[in-house]
Amino acid sequence: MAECTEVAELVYLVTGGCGFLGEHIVRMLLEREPRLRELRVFDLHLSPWLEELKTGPVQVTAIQGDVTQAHEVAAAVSGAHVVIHTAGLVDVFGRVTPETIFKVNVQGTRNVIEACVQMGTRCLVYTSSMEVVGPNIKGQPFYRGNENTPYEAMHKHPYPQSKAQAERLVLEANGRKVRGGLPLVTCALRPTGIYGEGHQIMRDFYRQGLRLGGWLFRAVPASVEHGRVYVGNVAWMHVLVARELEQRAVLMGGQVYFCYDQSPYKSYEDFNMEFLGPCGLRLVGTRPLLPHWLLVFLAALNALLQCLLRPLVLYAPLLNPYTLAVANTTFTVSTNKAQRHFGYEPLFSWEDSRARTILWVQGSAQ
Ligand SMILES: NC(=O)c1ccc[n+]([C@@H]2O[C@H](COP(=O)([O-])OP(=O)(O)OC[C@H]3O[C@@H](n4cnc5c(N)ncnc54)[C@H](O)[C@@H]3O)[C@@H](O)[C@H]2O)c1
Ligand SMILES: CC(C)CCC[C@@H](C)[C@H]1CC[C@H]2[C@@H]3[C@H](O)C=C4C[C@@H](O)CC[C@]4(C)[C@H]3CC[C@]12C
Repeated sequence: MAECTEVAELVYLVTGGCGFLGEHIVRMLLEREPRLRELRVFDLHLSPWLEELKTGPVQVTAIQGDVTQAHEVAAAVSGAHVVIHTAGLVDVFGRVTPETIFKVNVQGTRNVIEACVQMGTRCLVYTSSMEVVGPNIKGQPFYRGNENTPYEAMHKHPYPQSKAQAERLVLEANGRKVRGGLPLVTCALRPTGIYGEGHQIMRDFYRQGLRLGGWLFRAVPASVEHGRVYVGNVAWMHVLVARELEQRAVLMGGQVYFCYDQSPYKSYEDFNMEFLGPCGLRLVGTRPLLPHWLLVFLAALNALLQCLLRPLVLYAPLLNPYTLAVANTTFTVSTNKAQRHFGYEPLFSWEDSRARTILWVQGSAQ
């Protein structure tokens, strides 16, 4: 049976370890978790950069697998002390069906929990999302709230619905007896919109701006605040939680933590301009170029076209009623729960996070 503290050398498993956030968690663990003996990276699609990590002192084991396949998950979890479950389908554009989103995000998470129980793994860290809370479909602002701020969470879209269900499963599993009789300790991290090296949507905006001659057009009011957090700090929070979870099981078990750092409170577009501006793009307009009703109409039209065209072609533009609502509703966090519970301080300052992201955007023009 595997226990977190009583062995000097630990085995970690990161599901979704080849994704945007997963890669940062994997690299951060290798840099900053000295007790690591083996790091298992489990993903549907293995990335070539994993090869270069295999030459270091920690054994890096790449496992091509699918979280929806219980036996594959169980085999990967067997003998692991800590599981960081980051794999998920992040789709708010209608690229995949709701059934697939639920299968990966909810059934996949169920499989991870059951594998921990069967295999005697005691520590499970789940990457949840701010969207488990909101923004809700009424468009009510969540202004610099914390983990205890009351908010009417109402989910209609499959992505937030699936993340909320999966998070609930993880939190309810806290305290379940794993093989050997000891209790499972779980907790969930809720990042706001993550940015940084590898952020695909940022790259898409950059390329679109270049195609438009260096101009981007404001779509949401500058007064709407959208929470953002640097990927390196989100990864660091995962490393710290994983390290402290067993020792501080009473305090941390079954808890949720928003991911936060010193990134400024801005609108989605103004925040992106912190990186795209130094790369030569300009955001046109101090106010949205199109009236809100027209954006609502275009978003609805996109949704209709997506439905009509589905049998022929996948039409999945960035603008749809859901993404418009998310971008148009203030949702920001202000909390120190992670600092109080496990001593988290951001590893990267805002200046550092910004500089690293700009460098990456500049190199991602092709
Ligand atoms: N990107 C954000 O802004 C953001 C914000 C909050 C929470 N999150 C959460 O963070 C996690 C990672 O998100 P990301 O932005 O890195 O997404 P991503 O798509 O870059 O990474 C997800 C990874 O999971 C893998 N995966 C997908 N389906 C799988 C399956 N069936 N089996 C095994 N692996 C599978 C993918 O191959 C990918 O490598 C997700 O759980 C997401 O909900 C992301
Ligand atoms: C008005 C439109 C043209 C603007 C489109 C921007 C839109 C694609 C952006 C805005 C906000 C973004 C989401 C937000 O940062 C937080 C999350 C949570 C995370 O769990 C998954 C990603 C997601 C949904 C971002 C997706 C892209 C959004 C909607």
